[in-house]
Amino acid sequence: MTNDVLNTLRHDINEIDSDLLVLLAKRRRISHGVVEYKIANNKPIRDEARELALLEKLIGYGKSLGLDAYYVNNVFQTILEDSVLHQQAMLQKNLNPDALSETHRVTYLGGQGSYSQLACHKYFSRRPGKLIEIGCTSFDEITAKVENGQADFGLLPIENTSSGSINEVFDLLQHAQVSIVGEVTHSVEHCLLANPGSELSQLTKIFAHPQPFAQCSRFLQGLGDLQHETCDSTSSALQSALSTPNSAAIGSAQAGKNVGLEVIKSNLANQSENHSRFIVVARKPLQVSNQIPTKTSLIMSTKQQAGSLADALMIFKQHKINLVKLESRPTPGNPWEEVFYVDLEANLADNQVKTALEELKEHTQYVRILGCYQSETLQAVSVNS
Ligand SMILES: C=C(O[C@@H]1C=C(C(=O)O)C=C[C@H]1O)C(=O)O
Repeated sequence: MTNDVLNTLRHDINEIDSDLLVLLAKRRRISHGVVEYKIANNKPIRDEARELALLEKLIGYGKSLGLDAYYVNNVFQTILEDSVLHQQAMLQKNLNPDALSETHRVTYLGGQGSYSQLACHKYFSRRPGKLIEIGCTSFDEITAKVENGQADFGLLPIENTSSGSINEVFDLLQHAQVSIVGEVTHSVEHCLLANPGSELSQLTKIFAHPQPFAQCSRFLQGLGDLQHETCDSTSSALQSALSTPNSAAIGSAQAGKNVGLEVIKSNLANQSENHSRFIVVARKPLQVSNQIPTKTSLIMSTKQQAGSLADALMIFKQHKINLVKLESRPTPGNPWEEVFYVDLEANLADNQVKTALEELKEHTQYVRILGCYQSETLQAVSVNS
């Protein structure tokens, strides 16, 4: 095959890809129209039966075109997730027009290329407006700037599929005067990044934030006794790697490219599916529509007697409220007393939930609602193909 033939084929592929993007943008615009119908008719945004019928039809049609079911399913699950999350964000904006203004001042950890920045871009890509990014060097700074009005929102990583819960953030939530108003999950693909021409065998030092170190512990053990230097954020790790000979940083391929570092090894995380969940905090709570899947987060401390945690949790069972997370942390100042963090699939505006939370007070010493927010961890419909 000549170069000319290759160029022609690539030109054709480019055109098809552009056409696909035009169609995807058109599909998204049309699905925005569906939100108006759902608002006017008080219908849930998500329609799983419609999604299932759509996927089955597309998989069947795909087969007739020689495209396998797995491929078609994956492509369209991504499209559906985008469509549903966009519609949910539009509904929320409609319900909270003043709180979700045209400018979003957002604090997050690190600067250019930090995983928090990528998650921030993902979250606000569905919430049109001017984004003013405020990179911070600690979780405390992130919430302090929200508390004192220098920022409208703050983004905090709360858990990761490889390293588990981020305790520092759970502890911060015990006293920060902020409300959880949203969440976003982001897939984190850790790479070893170094100055161009570097080789793995020449490295003597690795820079990273403690989280990437924890999430890539197995890979790092295999490298032997290289020096590990912890940094405030992935962005500062990248800067240190840039200026230190024979060193590397752990970060995303894109972040490395932005600052001129090359990927010398990819897929470093202990789990191949390495995702982080971030919470979005604001000074005041937002209302959440009953037309979208909702989470409520709270902290509670139970009475110091046998069975008190079980009694408290039974209330959720009795009111048919699904508990999706339970985490315990020591109470500051009372070393052997625990405070429990609970995530519920629940909307505070729901009477059943209000009653359950009233009953919970009777079985606990202390309850504080951390926030009620739109759930962005969508369960994909499953198709039998
Ligand atoms: C667009 C709609 O809303 C949601 C998104 C869908 C889509 O993008 O195709 C399908 C079903 C709903 O979960 C709809 O109900 O048709």
